[in-house]
Amino acid sequence: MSTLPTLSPQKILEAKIVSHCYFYSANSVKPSFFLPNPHATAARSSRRVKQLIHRGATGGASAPAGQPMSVAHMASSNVDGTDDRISRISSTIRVIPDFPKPGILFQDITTLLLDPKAFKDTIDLFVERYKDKNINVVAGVEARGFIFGPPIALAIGAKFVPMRKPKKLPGEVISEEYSLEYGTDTMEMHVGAVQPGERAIVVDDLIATGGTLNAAIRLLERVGVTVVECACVIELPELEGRVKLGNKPLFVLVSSA
Ligand SMILES: O=P(O)(O)OC[C@H]1O[C@H](OP(=O)(O)OP(=O)(O)O)[C@H](O)[C@@H]1O
Ligand SMILES: Nc1ncnc2[nH]cnc12
Repeated sequence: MSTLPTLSPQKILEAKIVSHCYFYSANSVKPSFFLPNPHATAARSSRRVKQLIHRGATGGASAPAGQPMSVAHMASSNVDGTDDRISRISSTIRVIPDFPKPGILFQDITTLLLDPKAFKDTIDLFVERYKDKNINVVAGVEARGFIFGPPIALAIGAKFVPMRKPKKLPGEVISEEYSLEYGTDTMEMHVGAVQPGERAIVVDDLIATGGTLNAAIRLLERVGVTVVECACVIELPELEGRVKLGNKPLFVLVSSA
């Protein structure tokens, strides 16, 4: 018998575009997350930002001590607010404390992939959103964007374009640097993979600080592609990654605020 590991404290975002207008609904949280959150009341200082990057993993979990994080985020959307696909997806995402380093609660989507219905529902929700939007390009960010992007691309009849870490793509590339918690990284895309005037979505599993998606948008826009929207399974809203996206729309399914 397979056992799904501890459920996450994530809040459910039965949403389409993540706007500034959230509303809340129920969420299921296991007792292991009825724990005090030592970061909950910290001020937002630049030092705090670094803490948050670690804590980003907590999903910004901020329940008062001893209380469950039991309120779900939802944004106004054209996903039916009672759509139980979202709560199922949320419940399959595992949170691993202190991975990859102390203080981080890692949002692990591999447990979502173990549940074929949750995985299919995840893809379906994205496909329902993008199938009639004349999208030519699904750009997926290495590595976890490679899991969700290709099935979306196939279903909507778009090409899949991998956005890779440095020195992985064999052909001529263009590159963009982006900020990480400490230092920078670089994202690359093959020259000729996309054409000016094409319409793209950028797909990843998660937005934290937004640096990764921002780099992907810059790469595509440099060559004249219109980035219609970014699409992620999970958002860590306290990290305010959406700010780095400017006015680019962001669509997420689950918010871990
Ligand atoms: O919004 P950001 O702060 O930029 O972080 C989000 C990115 O971080 C994770 O990838 P990671 O860099 O860990 O790479 P991996 O998928 O190869 O493990 C995640 O899959 C996103 O791509
Ligand atoms: N908390 C987190 N969990 C999983 N992937 C991440 N990427 C950045 N922050 C993350």
